[in-house]
Amino acid sequence: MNRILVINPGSTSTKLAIYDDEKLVSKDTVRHSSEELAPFKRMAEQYEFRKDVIKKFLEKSGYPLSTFSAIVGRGGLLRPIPGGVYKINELMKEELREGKYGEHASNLGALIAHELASEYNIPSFIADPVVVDEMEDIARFSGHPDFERKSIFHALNQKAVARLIAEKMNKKYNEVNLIVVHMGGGISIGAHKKGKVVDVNNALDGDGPFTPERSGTLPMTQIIDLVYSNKITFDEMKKRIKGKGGLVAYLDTNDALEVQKRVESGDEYATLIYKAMALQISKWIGKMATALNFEVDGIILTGGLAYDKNNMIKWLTEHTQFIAPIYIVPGGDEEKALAEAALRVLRGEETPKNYPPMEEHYA
Ligand SMILES: Nc1ncnc2c1ncn2[C@@H]1O[C@H](COP(=O)(O)OP(=O)(O)OP(=O)(O)O)[C@@H](O)[C@H]1O
Ligand SMILES: CCCC(=O)O
Repeated sequence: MNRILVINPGSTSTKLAIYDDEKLVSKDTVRHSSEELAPFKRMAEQYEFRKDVIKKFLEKSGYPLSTFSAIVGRGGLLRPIPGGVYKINELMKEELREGKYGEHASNLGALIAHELASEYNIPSFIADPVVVDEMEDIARFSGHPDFERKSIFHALNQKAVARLIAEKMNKKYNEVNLIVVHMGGGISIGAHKKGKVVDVNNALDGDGPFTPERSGTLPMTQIIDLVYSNKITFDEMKKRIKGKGGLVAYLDTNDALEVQKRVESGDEYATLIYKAMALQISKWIGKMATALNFEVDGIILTGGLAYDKNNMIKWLTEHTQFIAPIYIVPGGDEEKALAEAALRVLRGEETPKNYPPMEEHYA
């Protein structure tokens, strides 16, 4: 029997799971409010805070670390790489610790997984990190040669739910065209064309709809004017895009459950904002339908916000149901996908890749 610890740090939560082979034996989602995360200026500063959350989970679940066969963490911001399972190595850790390719909670997944695994000399991996890059070249153009569009998205969950729904359609993932909409603290909308994510918004860096804690795409000239006015520091501006944008900026909370309560209590402003978010997400679904020439077999709504049937799902359905059938996978399946990835390696069914992979395109 292989026992796997899964560590999935998200922007507003830490999700943890223990699997004995395919069997889920323990899981928890610890939510982190914007106030709780506010004191941390850099992601690396959250290391001890998130590690404590994991240690408490292990204590509560009663499985000593010495009984695990492997630890798998959600992979963070690395260089653009193909999908798959990667061994955690020193270079990867260094880049994640420094935030060389950017700051995101998932940077901590590999770092913590490796530290805990080293104590007991067990292997540690990441799988399908947020930098999986399968974009078609035509989708990389931004509008100016100095700026390139980047593929940074919820690759792990997008691919896991896309495979799940393809299976439900009795098809293989590489036989269908799907639009996957992951709605968490960040929101990514990917065009999956026959098994490859050929276009997607950069969910981290001010590209896409606004989200519980991010601004998404903002009016460019207004940003330039603000930045050159000297009324805002570099860090404040970055925070407006990620951390203090979206619902946090408009409604002072990153918690969509709280927003739902306000909507249901008749708060008109909260309703308008939440509906505006649904409209922006829908417009991105339309964009990705265009990237797929409107040959779309299904639209998959997933992530925490996909639990909200009465509002978010209803509004997204109203805007986009004419494009393709809609499938809902609330929350998603990231922990299962990570555990399965580690199991494939432990069973010798997949060879973990070294980081960085050798392919010239990704070096
Ligand atoms: N049952 C629910 N109904 C409505 N909204 C929910 C529900 N559960 C969680 N959410 C909301 O979903 C959002 C978080 O989603 P999720 O847990 O997928 O994000 P995350 O893992 O923290 O971040 P990310 O997915 O961007 O890495 C929060 O705004 C949360 O309030
Ligand atoms: C970039 C994918 C992860 C996130 O948006 O939080």
